[in-house]
Amino acid sequence: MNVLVINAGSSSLKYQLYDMTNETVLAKGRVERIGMESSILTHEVEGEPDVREVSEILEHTAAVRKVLDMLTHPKFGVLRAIGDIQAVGHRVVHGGESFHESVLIDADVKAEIRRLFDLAPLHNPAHMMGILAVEANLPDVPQAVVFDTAFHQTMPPASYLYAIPTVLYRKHKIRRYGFHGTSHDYVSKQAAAFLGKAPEALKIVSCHIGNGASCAAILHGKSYDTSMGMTPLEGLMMGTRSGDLDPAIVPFAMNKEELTLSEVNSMLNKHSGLLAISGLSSDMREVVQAMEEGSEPAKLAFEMYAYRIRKYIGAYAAAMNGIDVLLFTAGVGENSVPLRKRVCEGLTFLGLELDDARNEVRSGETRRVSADGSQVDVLVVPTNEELLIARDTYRLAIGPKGKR
Ligand SMILES: Nc1ncnc2c1ncn2[C@@H]1O[C@H](COP(=O)(O)OP(=O)(O)O)[C@@H](O)[C@H]1O
Ligand SMILES: CC(=O)OP(=O)(O)O
Ligand SMILES: [Mg+2]
Repeated sequence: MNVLVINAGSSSLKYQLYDMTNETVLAKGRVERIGMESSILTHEVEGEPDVREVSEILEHTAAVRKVLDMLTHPKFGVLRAIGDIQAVGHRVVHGGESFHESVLIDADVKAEIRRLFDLAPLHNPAHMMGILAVEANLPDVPQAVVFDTAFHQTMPPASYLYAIPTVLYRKHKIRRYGFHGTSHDYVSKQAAAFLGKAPEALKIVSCHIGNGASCAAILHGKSYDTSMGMTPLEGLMMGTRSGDLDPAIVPFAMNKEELTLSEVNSMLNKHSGLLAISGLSSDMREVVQAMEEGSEPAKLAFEMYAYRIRKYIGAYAAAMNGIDVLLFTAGVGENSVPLRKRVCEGLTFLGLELDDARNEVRSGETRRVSADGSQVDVLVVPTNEELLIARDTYRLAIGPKGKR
């Protein structure tokens, strides 16, 4: 029972092939620079050297074809034939208000994803290209979509509405949707299992700190609030995204700097955050290294980044009238010892105490980094969005619920 998971971006396509009988990854990889000169395919099989191929891959259909060729390659492949793929699951960032859970793809679902292009112009059109490319290459294989927004559909209106004229919500669906839901869902359940408790018994603040970053208040197993908004720009400071700012800055800067809408969008999404303040890099590893070498802008960038996370944790502890678990996940959250330390240093008023030695342990497992006497369990939980997508796809396409 093999499920292929696809995360399609505008010029890239990441994939993982799962054997769902034991939830193991048979192969994974990515195609980068689709539509540009010299596209790169990197293909990994556990225990084998990575395969890297440079060729010209002009669009997503060809990229999927290339992935299928690699998966069935006599030397590097793991499948006898593409017929051994039973289902395909896609990450879709924006599901709007229509999707509260993962669904199998049909004409209506595709139409709805298209309707949401406006709300996620960077993400949804690329996902649609991935869906159509799989359809062209594997016309008889069921496909499912798993939405970043679905987990957050439990937020109450007081969390998801903006205090602007309600006509904007009624007419244009302007509201908070939240993202990284697949990750927040997965890691919060992993955290509860690690603690031997039911998710319904816990107040969790989940910090998904990767390239994109968001915090979520997860009250009794359900998303109650989250820092990303109508788009993945709001909330925390990120690698290249500004996060929260006074909305009046947008027209003011446009006016003063004579910026167009697309320029101001690009400034806030691609030229802000860690990159802008450090003047150096959007990568936390490089910022920390520069800080340790004495760079003042890098130090300020690090401080601002940690401070924003700490403010959200405090806000969400207040939102839920308490906090039992604080968890860190994703690239920075799982790996940056100094970032976790700096965030937690200001949270002792919650009875939260980090254990420095535990915080320094590196492992790919869920682990506790708080001290034994801490009133809040602080955990590092590796995320696995692909596994959750594979599970949902398997359940919908092959399991008893959605057999075609
Ligand atoms: N050892 C590390 N220390 C600090 N930051 C790290 C480390 N490893 C990875 N990162 C950060 O993780 C980020 C990527 O996170 P990830 O969750 O993979 O993001 P995305 O899925 O959004 O691309 C990188 O930009 C990098 O800053
Ligand atoms: C929604 C989002 O920000 O995704 P990513 O972290 O993959 O950029
Ligand atoms: Mg990510």
